[in-house]
Amino acid sequence: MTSYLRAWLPSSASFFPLATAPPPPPSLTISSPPPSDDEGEDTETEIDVDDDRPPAFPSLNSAQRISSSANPSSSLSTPSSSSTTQPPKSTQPLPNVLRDTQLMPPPPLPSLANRTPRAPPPSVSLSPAASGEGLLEPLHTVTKPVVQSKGKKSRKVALAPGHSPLDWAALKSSGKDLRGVESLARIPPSVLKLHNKKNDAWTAIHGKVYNMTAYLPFHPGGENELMRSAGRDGTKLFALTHAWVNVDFMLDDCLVGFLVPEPSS
Ligand code: HEM
Repeated sequence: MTSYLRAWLPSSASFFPLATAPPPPPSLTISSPPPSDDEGEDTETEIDVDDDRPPAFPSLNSAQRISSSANPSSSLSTPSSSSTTQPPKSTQPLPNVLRDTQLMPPPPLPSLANRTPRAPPPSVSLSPAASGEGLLEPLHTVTKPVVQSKGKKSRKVALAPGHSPLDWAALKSSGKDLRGVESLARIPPSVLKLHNKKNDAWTAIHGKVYNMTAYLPFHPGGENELMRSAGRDGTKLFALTHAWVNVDFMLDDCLVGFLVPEPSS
């Protein structure tokens, strides 16, 4: 009867898995040290062999392993087979690794003789004469000579407190009227000549007429030097003394007009 039933059922394992289950996969049983007070109660731990095995060294597909397999006496063979009781892992087909002699040779070193110098990087030039482009300098501006002639003494004077170049810049931007005229005018030399006093000093530089009265105490060369150009064209004196000074900027708020030839009667 029982044998009849067994033969009749398609698979007894699907109905009675515990009774006819296949043997478990091989596992490594390691005896753990005696349990301490605070540890669990298990005395044996089952560990998967594949998880605990150290990685092969040298690597399975490394050049060292290939060279050592060619020379069996080499010390690079896997040590695990001799030092442990684990069976040697199944031999896998080793990948084809090229030896140094089979590798492509490195490229030749570049020849210094064939090198061409790089073009200089584009840069902004402050000198329009040098490159024809870049920032334009104001008209009539000359670069200050760096080296002064030997023995030439500076003729700068000590300015009164509150009359530094910064104070002049502050006065210019204060909005105070420094011209003393309603509008710009065409000024002939005969009119310019009338403004030659310290409290009313005009001068013409590069064709522009400035009321320099307010600037007198701020002039680094002193009031007396500046007054030498009062009431007349001071372009030559100015250029002889300091052609690099930007008068267009320094006295722009003092502009009163433009120097014109004397009208013919
Ligand atoms: C009217 C417009 C003028 C302006 C805006 C002006 C401005 C200046 C400035 C900024 C300096 C200092 C330069 C520096 O630090 O290197 C200076 C110095 C000087 N200026 Fe003028 N100046 C003017 C006219 C004149 C004139 C007409 C004369 C001459 C007659 C003159 C004679 C001097 C002298 C002798 C110095 C001292 C230069 C030195 O030895 O360092 N300036 N001026």
